[in-house]
Amino acid sequence: MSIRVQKLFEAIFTLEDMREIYRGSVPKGLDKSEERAFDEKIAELKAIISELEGDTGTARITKIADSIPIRSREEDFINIQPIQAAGRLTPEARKALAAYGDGYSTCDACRKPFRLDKITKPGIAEFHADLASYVNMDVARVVPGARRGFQAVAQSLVAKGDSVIVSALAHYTEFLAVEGAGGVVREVPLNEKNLVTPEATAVKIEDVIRETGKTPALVMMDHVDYQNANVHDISAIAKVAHQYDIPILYNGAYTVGIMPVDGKALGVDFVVGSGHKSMASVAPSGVLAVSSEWAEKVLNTTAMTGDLTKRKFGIKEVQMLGCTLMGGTLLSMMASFPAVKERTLHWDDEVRRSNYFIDRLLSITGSWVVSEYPRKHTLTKVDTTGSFDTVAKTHKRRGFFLSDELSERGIIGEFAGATRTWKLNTYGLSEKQVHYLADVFIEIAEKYELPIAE
Ligand SMILES: Cc1ncc(COP(=O)(O)O)c(C=O)c1O
Repeated sequence: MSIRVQKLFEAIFTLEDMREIYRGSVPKGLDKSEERAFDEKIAELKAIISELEGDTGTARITKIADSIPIRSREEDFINIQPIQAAGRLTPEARKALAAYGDGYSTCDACRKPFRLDKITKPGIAEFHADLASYVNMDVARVVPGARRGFQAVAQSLVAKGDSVIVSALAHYTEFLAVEGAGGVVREVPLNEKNLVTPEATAVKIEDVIRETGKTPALVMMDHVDYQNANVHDISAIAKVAHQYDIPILYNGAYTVGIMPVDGKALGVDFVVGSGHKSMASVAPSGVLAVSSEWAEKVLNTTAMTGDLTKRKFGIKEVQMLGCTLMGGTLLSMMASFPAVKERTLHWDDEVRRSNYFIDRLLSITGSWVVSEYPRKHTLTKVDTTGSFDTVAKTHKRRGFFLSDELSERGIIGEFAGATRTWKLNTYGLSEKQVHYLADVFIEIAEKYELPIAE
């Protein structure tokens, strides 16, 4: 089924909507095969509608949900969407999601001491230990997204008015986590290569101390930034932070789950990862791993007592609000974890394929790479203003022409119409797919007679 028809049906959620479509005529702008697909679907829907007459609401919704086609983007297309690549679910995660979709299904066998990371059936406790060792830290907790990891650390370490050192390319969620704790971010400027250096970090810390009379409470640093996906020297930056006795949080949203991360070797105090960005897991999910030195402070258990009832909830951790991921999110993480661990071992191949593609793109005169080059990551910012965008100027589809040409050849994921300076990600593509992807760009360049270097 074509994307347009699929999109149309994905938009169907109520019986009333279906009735509208059933009554209405075939939408405009479909080609013959799409019209046929539309008619077939309408026939299916008609059958469902007649079967549903008199059903209860729940049964109706379930059946309607059944009638919605499964999204088959990765099966049918090469998807170069920049931020989704490493978050796509494994088949195991899809199964786990179906089996554990009920929110509290994780709690079926929750026994004393009544906390998520202590549950042994399914093996959630073991998974927590595995997660900690995967990033070589002492303790780990699952969290609803990397941002909640930032938040837990900021709330524990940052007091009102405290400064927190971040990169000039820090993700906005780091800003919000600091703001929520009452702190103030101070950004380390980038060098001419768009990198954060240990020297610039030291200068910023000195500036803050001079201006405020107080040492910053925390350094938060992205190993791979979201803008250019450049790789910053975290271990050198961690050394600087520790020279000033400042703990450092490693933001591994673009690393944990795709490349080896060794928190102890990097010398960081906290490692944060994103499940839905890089660990083939359902959103919102992520991991916060902590060194034993900080575990007690960040994972403190509640001391609160009810004033009337004197109730206590002893083992519940304050920053985790007791328990975090339940049901499908956590189980999807667990189900993908063996594949995630295995794929981490092949990061070098991913980077090699990324460079193969970028080299071929660069052979189209006027294209260049905004990110550091050669690439050390699969996410890359490219600039095709001087190549493909020269065609857009005169093409009747203007800036959309490149997306049209790509999707005709089975490539999707770029933001249609926004392909001057843009990001793409080759993560997870096979050797054959990356070769095909590069061939497609060359083929389009040839079609429009753009100069290509040998
Ligand atoms: C560098 C970086 N850090 C953190 C985040 C937030 O991650 P999450 O969505 O898991 O909270 C993102 C997500 O876009 C990101 O790109």
